[in-house]
Order: sequence, then structure tokens, then C-alpha cells
Amino acid sequence: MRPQQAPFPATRLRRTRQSEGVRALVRENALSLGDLIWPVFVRSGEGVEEPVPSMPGVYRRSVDKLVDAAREASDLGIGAMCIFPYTGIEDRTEDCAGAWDPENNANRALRAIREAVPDMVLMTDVALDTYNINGHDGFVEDGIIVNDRTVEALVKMALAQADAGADIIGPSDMMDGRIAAIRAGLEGARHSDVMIMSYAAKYASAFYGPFRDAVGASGALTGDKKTYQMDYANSNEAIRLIERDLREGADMVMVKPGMPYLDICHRVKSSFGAPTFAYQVSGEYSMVKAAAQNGWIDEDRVMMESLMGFKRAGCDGVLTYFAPAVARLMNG
Ligand SMILES: NCc1[nH]cc(CCC(=O)O)c1CC(=O)O
Repeated sequence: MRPQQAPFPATRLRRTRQSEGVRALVRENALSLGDLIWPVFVRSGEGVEEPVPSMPGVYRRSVDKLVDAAREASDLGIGAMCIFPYTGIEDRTEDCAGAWDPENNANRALRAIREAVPDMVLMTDVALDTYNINGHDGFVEDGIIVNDRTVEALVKMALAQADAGADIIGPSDMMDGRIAAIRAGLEGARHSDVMIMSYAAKYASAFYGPFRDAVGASGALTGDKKTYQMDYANSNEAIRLIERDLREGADMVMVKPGMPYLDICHRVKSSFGAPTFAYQVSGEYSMVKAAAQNGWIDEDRVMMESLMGFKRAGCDGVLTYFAPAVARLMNG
């Protein structure tokens, strides 16, 4: 696009910034509650609401408390949630069998929220790290994260989630070939309406630190995730990954982390036009919270500005721990 404009003073770009009414008229992007997915953490027990120390305002909740939170979120106008399980070291195993257990905390939460708040769009996490003794997203054999055996397990995990009432399956594992395998599994199990949002361009990032505390993976993780998550120096590779996952049947694609990767969001949306999401991850959230707690920034304004950045970059939606705060702010 090449804007045509007369020379100064015929053109004075400040004219269209002179009042809030005029600014509203020429505003190019908008953020609405319908754009947001709220990530939440579920754990075992009853009546438990346990703060995550590295994520102020974020809790690990037992299923009953999570149902209450889902009701409140729905009343606030939040339409979508993404469920992540917290697993203590004692419940982690090498064979990761908890991942496809229909009775694991995530699947129990799916069923309970589906029943209590039928209209809530429910998204899941597909990866082995929350059940794995060593904190990796795939099986580890002789120190190697193996691909194909992991994909078979991910399909089982996704099917258990679909059976429990998931609307959107969210593979965050970064194994090769998992989108096609999960799609085929869903079609074969008569879950043809269940969607897949691929964490297609997911970078090996230090911004996930607080999340790993939240799900109990920090102590468990041996080594790093660089053999499957992307090198943060790369951009073309993100495009190849997104194209591959769309061809394998992803309904929506995600870029992760968010704020330092808006260039990727923009490239993805303009290259493919597919439903594009960003994950404003735990470290991004906690940085804003920490600075605000110190009185160094205005939390609400930084929150809204950061989320509008995703819309401007071309994202259709954002996963953000700020979702309830945004809703409260928007509802006045
Ligand atoms: N596969 C696990 C997973 N799913 C979402 C996140 C990060 C989310 C966040 O930081 O908010 C991670 C962490 C990781 O890959 O180590």
C-alpha cells in the first residue's frame, strides 16, 4: 500500500488525532473479548486455589475451583479457555501414561467445565512434558528425544481430550508429523468437528520459565528443548513450519512466544491468511506484573497496548493470562 498525500500544509496528519471521537473514527484495529483465550492450570485435590509464585494473580486450581473460575470467566464475557495440568514429581513417569488417562486432571476438568459452562470453547495442551519424569515434550531414549514413538502417544493423548469434550486440540510438542497423525486419529474416532490449533512456530524460549514452575516441570527438566523447539534466530523456518502444519490439517496456527515475535505473526498472517494466534507467554505476563508491582509501569495500560500489538501484527486472537483482567477493564 502506498498512501497518496498532499504536501504540508494540505496534509497535516495531526488533524485526525485531535479528539478521542476522531481518533476512534480512524482507528484501524480493535481488541475484543472474543479474541482472547485464557490459559489456566488445574491440579488434584478439592477446594484448592494455590498461587503460582512466579506469576502473580495466576493460580493452580482443583477441578471444582476451576469450574467456579470458568463460570466467572463466562460471566465476564470470556469465551475460550486453555487447560494445562500441574503434575508433581511423584506423578511423573518415564512412560507418560498419565497423558492419555481419561481420568487425568485435565480431562476431568474438561468434562466438568463442559457440563457447567456448555458454551465455553475448551482448548487443550498436547505434549508429554507435564507427565514426563524428565520434563521433555517427547519420550527420551538414551538422551535423545524420539519423534515417531512420541507422535503415537500424542495421538492417544489428543483422542482422550476429544472424548472428554475438548473443542480445540493444541499440540505444543513440536514433533514432526503430529498434526497429520492427530487429524487422522480424530477423523477415525468420529471427532471430525474437533479443531486443531497447531503451536506451529514455537521457539525454544527463556520466556517459558514461570510456566514451567506453574506445571511443575522446572525441577524435572533435564537439558533444553532446542532439538525440537525453534532457534529464535530463524524466521523462514517458521514459515515452512506453518505451511507444513496447514497442509497437514491444522485449522488454526500459533506463534509463540508473542511480544518479541510480532514480525513472525505478521509474516504468517500475510503469507497464509489462516486463523493466526499468538501466545503471550508466562514470562511476558510476569515481566509486566513485576514492573507494575514496582510502580514502574501502569499495568492496565501496558496490558492493553501489548494486546493491541498482536492485533496490529495481524493476529486473530491471543492466548493471555491477562484475559480476566482485560474483561474486567472492558466491562468497566
Ligand atoms: N509443551 C509445554 C508448553 N505449553 C505451553 C508452554 C509455555 C507457556 C507459557 O510460558 O506461558 C509450554 C512450555 C514449554 O514448552 O516448555
